[in-house]
Amino acid sequence: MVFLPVHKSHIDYLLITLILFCHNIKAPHIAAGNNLSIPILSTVIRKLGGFFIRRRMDETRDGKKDILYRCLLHAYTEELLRQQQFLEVFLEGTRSRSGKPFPARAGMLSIVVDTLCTGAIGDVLVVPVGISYDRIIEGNYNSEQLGKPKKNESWWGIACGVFRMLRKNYGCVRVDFNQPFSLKVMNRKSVPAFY
Ligand SMILES: CCCCCCCCCCCCCCCC(=O)SCCNC(=O)CCNC(=O)[C@H](O)C(C)(C)COP(=O)(O)OP(=O)(O)OC[C@H]1O[C@@H](n2cnc3c(N)ncnc32)[C@H](O)[C@@H]1OP(=O)(O)O
Ligand SMILES: O=P(O)(O)OC[C@H](O)CO
Repeated sequence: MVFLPVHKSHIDYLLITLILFCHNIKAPHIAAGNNLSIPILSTVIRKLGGFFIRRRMDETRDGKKDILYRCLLHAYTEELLRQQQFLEVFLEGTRSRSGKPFPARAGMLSIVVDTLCTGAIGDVLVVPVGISYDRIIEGNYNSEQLGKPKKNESWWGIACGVFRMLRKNYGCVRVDFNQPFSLKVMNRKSVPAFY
């Protein structure tokens, strides 16, 4: 299964894993941006199912494709799927600053589709996940929307977030796990007949 949640808050991935755990569903492996690779936290994230990926496929200075990284990411993702591990990918690749979903970035999803098309796996069930908060713990992103640079994740930021969460009532959150659909069936329908 591949969970495709919307991304509004750092609480998203905590909630999804917690809900699945509470329903005796194995926790997914989550594609985490390497901006979260903070000392100690990165070890906790890995132990809780996260694996770090770059925020962009190619970080080479000369603008060339980083074939090695692409192959490694592809091989790692394919192995997870072969082992029938669950995957969780935030297609937007970032938290929505306006509440509206960002356009999807399909790199990870293209690896899942390639893995299916090459026959390495029989099928993949895709589970879109909707998440709606009364209020998100991050408050608002006004400063970033006014052009101020984002503050990088840090232990201090995490501590402030936890302190905010304990001090205020952020209302309710609704998590909708949509009907899983077969990627194989969808592929068959979407690939033109003459293929
Ligand atoms: C309470 C107890 C519970 C505790 C529980 C704790 C859990 C503890 C875990 C923490 C977990 C944190 C998780 C946080 C959440 C994030 O960190 S979200 C941020 C990280 N995730 C993502 O970014 C996923 C979405 N992004 C992607 O998939 C992006 O594609 C990538 C992989 C980052 C690459 O981005 P990019 O460099 O912009 O490249 P992009 O143009 O998207 O595509 C790259 C390649 O993909 C392929 N591709 C792209 N689009 C297409 C397409 N439409 N068709 C075919 N091929 C395509 C192409 O090969 C393309 O290469 P080119 O042909 O352009 O050369
Ligand atoms: O781009 P950001 O600041 O929303 O960061 C996304 C993180 O990788 C995890 O939510």
